[in-house]
Amino acid sequence: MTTLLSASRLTKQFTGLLAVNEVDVEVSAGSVHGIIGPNGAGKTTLFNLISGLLPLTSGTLTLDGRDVTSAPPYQRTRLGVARTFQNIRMFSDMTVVENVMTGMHTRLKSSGVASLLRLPGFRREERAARDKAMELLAFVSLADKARVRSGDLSYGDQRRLEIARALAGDPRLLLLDEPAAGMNPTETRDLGTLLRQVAKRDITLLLVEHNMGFVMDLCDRITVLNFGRKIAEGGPREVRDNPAVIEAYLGTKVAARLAKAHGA
Ligand SMILES: Nc1ncnc2c1ncn2[C@@H]1O[C@H](COP(=O)(O)OP(=O)(O)OP(=O)(O)O)[C@@H](O)[C@H]1O
Repeated sequence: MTTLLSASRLTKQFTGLLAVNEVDVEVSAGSVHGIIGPNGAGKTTLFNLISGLLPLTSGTLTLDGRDVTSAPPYQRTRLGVARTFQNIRMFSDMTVVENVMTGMHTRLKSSGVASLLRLPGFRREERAARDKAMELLAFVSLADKARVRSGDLSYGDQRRLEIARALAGDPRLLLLDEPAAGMNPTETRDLGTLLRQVAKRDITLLLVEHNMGFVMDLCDRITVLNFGRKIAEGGPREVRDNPAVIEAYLGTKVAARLAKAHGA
């Protein structure tokens, strides 16, 4: 398998705190890769380093062999990195379809003048963008809510909308920060089905998640952080049975429950 994202000795120091400490992560193209660990382990900080929201203290980051260590977020977006956030970020007063269209904004080619004057070229682009947004909404099962105000969607639907918007930029790598947080079991199961379909579109997924059943079902590979350091990595079973992971994060009861639910 080829490596899509390679993080080497990634480090982030906040005042008096090493939030991410020399972490190596290799994400294979086409895989679903999970990042787990206790609260404060550095998972979101790692995401922020990968998406470029935070500058690194040290380390290197390559995407498809290209050094993106110092690339600003918009360049990483152009190179195919998209993300969703732990706390949903969307334009609540816009309709669902408009929100998805904001995800492609950087790809519209017409000039500002063309858009102000609504020249034919701009109108064509806008129509194509709307068609693509509708296709994505159908993909995440929200087509019937395209004209609903986004803030009026249920929580689970807002999460699906976030994914559609992230997909609108045609990413190769999608970072999902706690996608199942706050979801009920049915919504969580549906989300798992949706993410498997996303993966089938040749989009590599990197996700942070606390719902261990969800992670174990979905991920090909899992990296475990504790106090900013990588303490384990491997397939779901390997990680679940790792004594260091059980001690730092899962606990014996959860590990046993997962073994029962997902095979010993
Ligand atoms: N901007 C910041 N400034 C200072 N400290 C920060 C900042 N962001 C995060 N931290 C600290 O860095 C550590 C790692 O936080 P981070 O949010 O990455 O953990 P996490 O593993 O995502 O936790 P959770 O599971 O609770 O979301 C924590 O101790 C946190 O308080």
